[in-house]
Amino acid sequence: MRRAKISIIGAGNVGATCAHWCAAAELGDIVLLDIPATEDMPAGKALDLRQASPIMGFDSSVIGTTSYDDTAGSDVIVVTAGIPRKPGMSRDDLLATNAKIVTSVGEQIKATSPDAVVIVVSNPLDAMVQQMWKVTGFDSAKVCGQAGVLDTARYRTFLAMELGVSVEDISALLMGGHGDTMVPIPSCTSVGGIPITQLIDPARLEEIVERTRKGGAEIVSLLKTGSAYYAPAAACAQMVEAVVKDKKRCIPVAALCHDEYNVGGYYVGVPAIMGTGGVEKIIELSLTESETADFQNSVDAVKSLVATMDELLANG
Ligand SMILES: NC(=O)c1ccc[n+]([C@@H]2O[C@H](COP(=O)([O-])OP(=O)(O)OC[C@H]3O[C@@H](n4cnc5c(N)ncnc54)[C@H](O)[C@@H]3O)[C@@H](O)[C@H]2O)c1
Ligand SMILES: O=C(O)C[C@H](O)C(=O)O
Repeated sequence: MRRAKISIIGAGNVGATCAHWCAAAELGDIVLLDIPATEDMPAGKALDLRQASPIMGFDSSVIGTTSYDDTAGSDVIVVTAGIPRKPGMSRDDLLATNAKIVTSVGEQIKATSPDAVVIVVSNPLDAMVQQMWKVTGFDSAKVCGQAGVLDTARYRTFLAMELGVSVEDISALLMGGHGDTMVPIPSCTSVGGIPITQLIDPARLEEIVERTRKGGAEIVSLLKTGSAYYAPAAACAQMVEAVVKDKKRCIPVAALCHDEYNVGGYYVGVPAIMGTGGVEKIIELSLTESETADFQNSVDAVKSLVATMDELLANG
């Protein structure tokens, strides 16, 4: 049986770090691709990573390239191509540049890896994954976005820091778009099975949620030259693992929702089962009145961004 073929488009901070996590976990053979203008950079990073294999004990092959021919027939593709934000910018400020990049990447993926599960990471996430789905024309189950695993990991980290407990004992769910409007679901957040509302008072919980919502900006303001990559890349690797090992992970994913939650044909963060087929099932929870209103608000923000993107792309 052959190993899974995992291609990562964009060999920058998130892409190269994702290659690192995937190789170390021996999830498959990895192809790291960047634009020709970066010359031999992807080959250099790939060779460097491969030379870590005798020390770390993995047999995954890692190659770097600027040609989509090397990615042909991929089982999973992680798309990290695009510019990151800098202090003072919002993710939405990346829309015009990254929509064009994601469009060109999608065209290449469609031509070379028609059966791949595509995990989009480029920002603004929900609009970029919508565009990837439109350009590839793939079954929507095969095109999804990474944001919720990262946002939930941040939330779990902050809750563990607050309570002085293991992160492993915290289970949590955030829904909606990857942005300031993300929606916490307290009824799905617990510590060792104990509802979070019994451990933290509502005002303090709201402060932790607010820090989570602004989690990306907090890292940007510390790094100053770009945005987070260790945790985002680990989140992508978890989704890759779900596909290549058919794990049936129940995780928050940016998935195309039609009737689900009355979204009406947009990508937005929802709990889903992820396996070899990609997003195999979207889970519909019954939300409270205020959660429904907050989720709708988040969906409206995504819809308006997609409309702006479509207008920008139509006008060249
Ligand atoms: N969804 C999330 O949770 C999440 C988390 C972190 C970062 N991001 C986003 O991921 C993207 C990448 O972030 P980063 O920190 O790795 O940036 P980076 O600048 O380090 O790397 C981006 C890479 O993409 C490459 N690239 C540009 N155009 C390309 C194209 N057409 N084809 C192939 N490669 C191309 C660049 O040359 C660069 O090497 C950004 O848009 C960022 O906002 C999203
Ligand atoms: O904040 C960013 O711009 C990158 C990413 O979306 C994140 O949440 O870290």
